[in-house]
Amino acid sequence: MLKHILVLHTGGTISMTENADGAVVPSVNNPLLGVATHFPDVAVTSEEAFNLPSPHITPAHMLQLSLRIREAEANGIDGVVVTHGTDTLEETAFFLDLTTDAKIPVVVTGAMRSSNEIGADGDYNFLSAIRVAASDQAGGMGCLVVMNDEIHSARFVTKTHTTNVATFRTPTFGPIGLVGKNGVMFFQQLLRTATSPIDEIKAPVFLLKAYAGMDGTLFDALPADTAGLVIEALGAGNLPPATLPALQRLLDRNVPVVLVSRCFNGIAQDIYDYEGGGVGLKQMGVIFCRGLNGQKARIKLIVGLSAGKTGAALAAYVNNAVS
Ligand SMILES: NC(=O)C[C@H](N)C(=O)O
Repeated sequence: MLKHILVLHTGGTISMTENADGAVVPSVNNPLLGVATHFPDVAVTSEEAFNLPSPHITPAHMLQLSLRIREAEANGIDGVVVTHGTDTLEETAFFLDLTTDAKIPVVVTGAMRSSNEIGADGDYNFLSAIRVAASDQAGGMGCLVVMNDEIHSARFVTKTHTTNVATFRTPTFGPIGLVGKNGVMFFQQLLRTATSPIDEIKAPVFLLKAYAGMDGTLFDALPADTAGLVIEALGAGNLPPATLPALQRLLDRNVPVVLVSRCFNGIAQDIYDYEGGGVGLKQMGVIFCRGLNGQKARIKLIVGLSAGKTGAALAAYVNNAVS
């Protein structure tokens, strides 16, 4: 059966070119529009949503993509591919995971080398993403990230290397499938979470990283309209004691504060009962977010706030990576 796949291009290295000086620059004409998609059972429709380096992408752009995907599914499209810069790809992919209740496959891909560089990975990743989006098995699995022959869940995948083509990894859990010569293979499935199809963005939500000797200066510098804060805490979920008075001031202002670990692997938990330890932080009202990295927890807090969640409902939504 013929599958209709919608491709939404947003920019990034996958659609950039290297100039005569060796610098990588956005292209006037997206080279991906010229890539032949020779799959006999796939019809591709392409739209250039944006042509932006991914550091220019904001939650407002992510919302625009989410709304377009919801509209496309309602109009009978069979799968969606989003091409994106890799720097913030995991944030857009996770935003789409949280906000589209798609039964159809939604696949995000990018590249580490621009279109005219030796060993360019863009066309290959793009065609792999189309194969996954056209696969019968890929629907209803949440947003997927396809890069370098691997299929990752948007929830836990992260960019791990500045330049290597094998940059996208899923710490703790690993990829959920592979793209092979003979087809698409899935090996595991994540528990699905409830989605929040939001129509507006509540901001600003900030992200701070804890470090040895940190005090409350940065917490006190947050503006009066701060809607939320995510802290990448130390180890299992602890903070330096000198941050505590400023943290309390934020909580007294009813700013939701979410805690994750700055560690690459593992989950933040309230284990330590010393000054600044997780036990005391939880008692202060800090929300522990299990399993997400800082940038993903920030996206989740934005989506939760934008869906109108507050108090215990917001904490329950952000706290659990699987429900
Ligand atoms: N590989 C890439 O796509 C990186 C680029 N700076 C971007 O995110 O737009």
